[in-house]
Amino acid sequence: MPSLHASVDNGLTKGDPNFSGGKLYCHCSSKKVEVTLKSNVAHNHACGCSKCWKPEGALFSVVGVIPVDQLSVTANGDKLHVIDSSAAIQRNACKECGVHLFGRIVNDHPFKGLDFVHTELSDSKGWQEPQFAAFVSSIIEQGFHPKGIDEVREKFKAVGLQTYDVLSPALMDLIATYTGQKAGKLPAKL
Ligand SMILES: N[C@@H](CCC(=O)N[C@@H](CSCO)C(=O)NCC(=O)O)C(=O)O
Ligand SMILES: [Zn+2]
Ligand SMILES: [Zn+2]
Repeated sequence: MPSLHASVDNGLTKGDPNFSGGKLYCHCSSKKVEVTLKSNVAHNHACGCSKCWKPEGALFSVVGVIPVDQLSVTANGDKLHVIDSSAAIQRNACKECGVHLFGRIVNDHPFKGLDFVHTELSDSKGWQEPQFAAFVSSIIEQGFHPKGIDEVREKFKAVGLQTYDVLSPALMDLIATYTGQKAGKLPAKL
């Protein structure tokens, strides 16, 4: 079976609950874009969607979130560009190597205030391990043969990760709560 992601294939490495962040670097050999994170990430997950950055050879991205005020671009930010400004998550990628350094939500959205980041771009150890696998069926849209999808789901389960075809129930509930409140179907304060 092809690699799901290097941080999943051979089992998960548990994160350190006291870990307090580190630096992310793009893949350029010189003048690397550097992003500094001042805390650990949350809701780290494997994502099969077509928009999240995946390392070479991996079927899935691994992506987590961090509050915007915990993230800063600390070197070579001039190499960043937004790859799709119409997407909900504006992914800032290195123009040279293509790696996504952070994805920011600028429009009204339930996750506004959070940035999406890939902790594998860091040399530090202690980042939260993936918590679930999201958008699993989306890999089929990108050319993965549907007959192999059961094996993919089994592999995730074998390392202890639940699989979903959207986000996890907890995150979908957050999105639904936000939508219900916006529509006036739920009180603003719950
Ligand atoms: N089947 C589509 C799904 C794309 C999608 O909706 N992705 C989610 C998850 S990204 C990280 O968890 C999303 O919220 N996207 C918003 C955005 O990317 O701006 C596909 O595969 O493309
Ligand atoms: Zn680069
Ligand atoms: Zn995604």
